[in-house]
Amino acid sequence: MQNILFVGAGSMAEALLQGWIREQVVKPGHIYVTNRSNKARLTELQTRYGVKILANNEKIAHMDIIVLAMKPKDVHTSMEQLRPFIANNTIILSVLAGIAMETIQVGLGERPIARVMPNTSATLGMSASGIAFNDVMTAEQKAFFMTLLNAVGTVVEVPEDQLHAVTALSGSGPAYIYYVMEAFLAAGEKLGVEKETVRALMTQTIAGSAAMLKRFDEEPATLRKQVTSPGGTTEAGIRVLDELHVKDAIENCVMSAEKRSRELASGK
Ligand SMILES: NC(=O)C1=CN([C@@H]2O[C@H](COP(=O)(O)OP(=O)(O)OC[C@H]3O[C@@H](n4cnc5c(N)ncnc54)[C@H](OP(=O)(O)O)[C@@H]3O)[C@@H](O)[C@H]2O)C=CC1
Ligand SMILES: O=C(O)[C@@H]1CCC=N1
Repeated sequence: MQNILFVGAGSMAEALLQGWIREQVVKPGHIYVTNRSNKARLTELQTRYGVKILANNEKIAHMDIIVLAMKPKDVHTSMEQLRPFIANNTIILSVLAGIAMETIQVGLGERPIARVMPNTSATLGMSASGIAFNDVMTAEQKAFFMTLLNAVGTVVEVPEDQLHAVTALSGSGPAYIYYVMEAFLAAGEKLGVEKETVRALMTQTIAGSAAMLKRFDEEPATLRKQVTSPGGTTEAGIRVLDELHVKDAIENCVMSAEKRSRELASGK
């Protein structure tokens, strides 16, 4: 089995490694974690999942796969730290928003690189991930990465440039849905409904709507029409969303996130 090192032991690293362990695609004893300074976090992951803490930099040479899972601003420092130790045949899996495979190749030398954009729902095996591979990745290596990402949800291969859009849509997407949920909770409070009641009703409503979209090959607008009785409550609600240009706001939100991903690529 392959040895996998997570460089960066934050929320994305935890979401992925716990999914891989749960789905038994990687054994905990083959997963190593390291970060910049937070040793307590490494011990926490070790205790929780049975993964190993990288004992010293010499061990880096024994890794088959290195997952870059630090913040994009920290990648250059991290690559400088890895460079003296990394073996020629080590493969890179990057989860960094915005950072091009070309940048990683410059930092760590030519080698197979996969760049993935998962989301935090990987924790429950429900990530929506986009993935791109560089030219030197073999079909067998690609298949292995597809297995890893399928273990934590669904994965779609896209051209690398589209990962900016994937980041803006499904990478950041959970935050948009949580934002909407915050608004439902605030509205529920104003209407005097218990927070837990609103939470129970609206989480099921979001899950049910997503399931309907997945199950039926209908446009969202068609499914929306089925809810909207003429002269009824939904129509009254949607009228306000239209008056406030909420569709434009969401479109602009995604465009802005995509732009930010491109900025991260250029080091801004
Ligand atoms: N969170 C999300 O929803 C998603 C995040 N991503 C991407 O995942 C990456 C990680 O995000 P997230 O998990 O949220 O970040 P976190 O802030 O939770 O974790 C970042 C980790 O990187 C470590 N780190 C920083 N510098 C170094 C270094 N030089 N060497 C080793 N480790 C280092 C930090 O260590 P320490 O704590 O010791 O400083 C910390 O453990 C980002 O690039 C992001 O773009 C992708 C998809 C979704
Ligand atoms: O906000 C970010 O930059 C990262 C990438 C996608 C989700 N979180």
